[in-house]
Amino acid sequence: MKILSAEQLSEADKVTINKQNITSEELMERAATLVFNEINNRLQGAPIPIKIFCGIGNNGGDGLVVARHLIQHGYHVTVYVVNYTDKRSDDFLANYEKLKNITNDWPKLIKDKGGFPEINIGDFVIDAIFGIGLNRPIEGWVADLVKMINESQAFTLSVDMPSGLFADKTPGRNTAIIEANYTLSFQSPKLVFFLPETMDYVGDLQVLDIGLDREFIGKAESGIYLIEKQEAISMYKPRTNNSHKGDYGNVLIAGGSYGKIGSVLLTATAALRTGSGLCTINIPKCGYDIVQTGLPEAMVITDNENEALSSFPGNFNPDVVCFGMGAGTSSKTMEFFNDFLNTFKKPVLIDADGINLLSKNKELLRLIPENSVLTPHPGELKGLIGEWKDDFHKIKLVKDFSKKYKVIVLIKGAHTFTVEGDNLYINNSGNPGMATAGSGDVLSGIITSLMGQNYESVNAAVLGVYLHGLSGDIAASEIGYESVLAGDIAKNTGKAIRSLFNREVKELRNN
Ligand SMILES: NC(=O)C1=CN([C@@H]2O[C@H](COP(=O)(O)OP(=O)(O)OC[C@H]3O[C@@H](n4cnc5c(N)ncnc54)[C@H](O)[C@@H]3O)[C@@H](O)[C@H]2O)[C@@H](O)CC1
Ligand SMILES: [K+]
Repeated sequence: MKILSAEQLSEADKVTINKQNITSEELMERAATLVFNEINNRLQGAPIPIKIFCGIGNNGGDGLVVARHLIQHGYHVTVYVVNYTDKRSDDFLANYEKLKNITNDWPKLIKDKGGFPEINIGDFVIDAIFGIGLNRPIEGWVADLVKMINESQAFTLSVDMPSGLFADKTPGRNTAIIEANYTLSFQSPKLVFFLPETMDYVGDLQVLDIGLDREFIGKAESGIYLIEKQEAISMYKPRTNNSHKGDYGNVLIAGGSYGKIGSVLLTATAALRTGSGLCTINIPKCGYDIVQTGLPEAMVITDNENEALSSFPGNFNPDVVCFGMGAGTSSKTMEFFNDFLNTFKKPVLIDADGINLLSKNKELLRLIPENSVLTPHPGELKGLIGEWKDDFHKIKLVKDFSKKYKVIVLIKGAHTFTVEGDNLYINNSGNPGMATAGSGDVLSGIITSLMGQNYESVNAAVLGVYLHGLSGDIAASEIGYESVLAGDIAKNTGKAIRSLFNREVKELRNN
C-alpha cells in the first residue's frame, strides 16, 4: 500500500470531490460514517459513556458526524468542542448545525481549563481534535486537555491520527500527543505511524478506504510503501516443475568465530528453509564438527585459522555470499573481508560484524558490489552513518548512503524499513517475540537465499523482511512471544511462504 503525505491526501480530497461530483461535506459524511460503523460494530450498543472531543477544523467535523450517528443509534454521547480558536471550518459548521437539530444535548464548549470534564477509566473517548491539518505543536490549555485524556487511561480512539502527531515530521520533545489505543485512519496510513519515536501513540491501526480517487492515488509519487501480504505475493516467484537444485542458487554463508559458530548455523538453516538449492558454510576450523552435525544439508569450507576467518576461498564461485554474522572484527577477519570484497563482484549481503568492519575501514565501502544488501541493527547503523537527530533525519542519512554506494540498506526495528535510494519499504509483519538473539542471523539467511534464487536485491530484501516477520508471527502464535527462538523463525519460513496463499494465516498485527 502506498503511503501518502498530508499534502497528497489533501490534494486527493480535492480531486475526489471534483471527479466524483460531491461536496466536501458529503466526503466528510462518507469518511466519518465508516468510523461510526467500526465503533458500532465493536460496541454493539453497549451503554458506556462516550466522550467525543472535537476540534474546530475538519477533523472536528468528522467527530461531529460520528457523534450524530452514535446519538441516533441510542448511544450515551457527550460532545465537547475544543474551541482553541473561533475560525471554524465550513464543514465543521454544517455538521454542528446538523447535530444541534437531532439532540437537545448541545455540544459543550471548552475554552479553557475550567471547561474540562471528568474523564473516567471506563469512558470511551473519541479524539477528533486535530488530524492532518496540525501545523504546530499543541500548546496551552489544549495541551493540558491532551494530558488529562492520556492520564485518565480511558480507552481512546483517534480519528485519522492521534491529535498532536504530524503526518510527515517528528514532534518536538515533550509535546502533547494523544496516546491512542486505536487509530482509524483515512485512506492511507501516515509515515509517522511506523517510526520508532512515534509508533506507540497510534495503538492498533486500521485504515479505512474512504474511496478517494484511485487514479490520483495510483499516480501519486510517494516512494513510501507499506508491505503486507498482497505486496509479498506480488513479489513471490513460484517454482516450476521442470527445475533442479542448480536453479535455486548456490549460496555461501561466511562467518562465525570461536564461541559464535551458532550464528552461521542459523543463517544457513534459514537459507535452506527459504529454498536455496545449495548452501556452503565458510567458518574457522573450530566450527567444523558443530556445523557438520548441526546442519548435514550444508557443505563446509574451513579456514586455515582455528578461531576466526582469515582468507576468502577464492577458487569457489557461488551465486551470492552472505558475510558477517558472528565473524568478529579481528585484523585477520579484516583481511578476509578485504580479500572477499576484492574478489567477489556479484551482489552480496553484509551483516553484523561485516558492518562493523566497514565502519572501522570506510575505504572498503567503495568495493561493495552494486545492489548489495546491508542489514545493520541500530547500533551498527550508527557506525555506518553517524548519529541522527530524529527518525526523519535517520531516513535521510540512510537514503543518502544508499544512493552514494548504490546499495540497499535495512533500518531494522519493530517495522523494518528497506531503503533503496529514495524508496522506502515499510514492513508490517512481525512481533515483539522476534526481539531475540540470532533473529537477525535468520533474516540474513532468508534474504541471501532469495538473492541466490534470482530475486532482484531490493525484492529479496523487502520480501525477505516480510517472510521473516511472518515466520515469527507463526512461531509466536504457536508458542507465545516469550518462547520464540531464532531457530523457530528459521523453521517456520516454509509455513510463511505457504501461508501467503492461505487466507487463514494473517500477520499478528492485522488480526
Ligand atoms: N482526505 C481527506 O483529507 C479528508 C479529511 N478529513 C478530515 O480532515 C482532517 C484535516 O482537516 P483540517 O485540514 O481542517 O485540519 P485539522 O482539523 O487537522 O486542524 C484544524 C486547523 O487547526 C489549525 N491548527 C493547526 N495546528 C494548530 C495548533 N497547534 N493549535 C491551534 N490551531 C492549529 C490549522 O489551521 C488547521 O487547519 C483530516 O485529518 C480528516 O480527519 C475527512 O473529513 C475526510 C476526508
Ligand atoms: K484526531
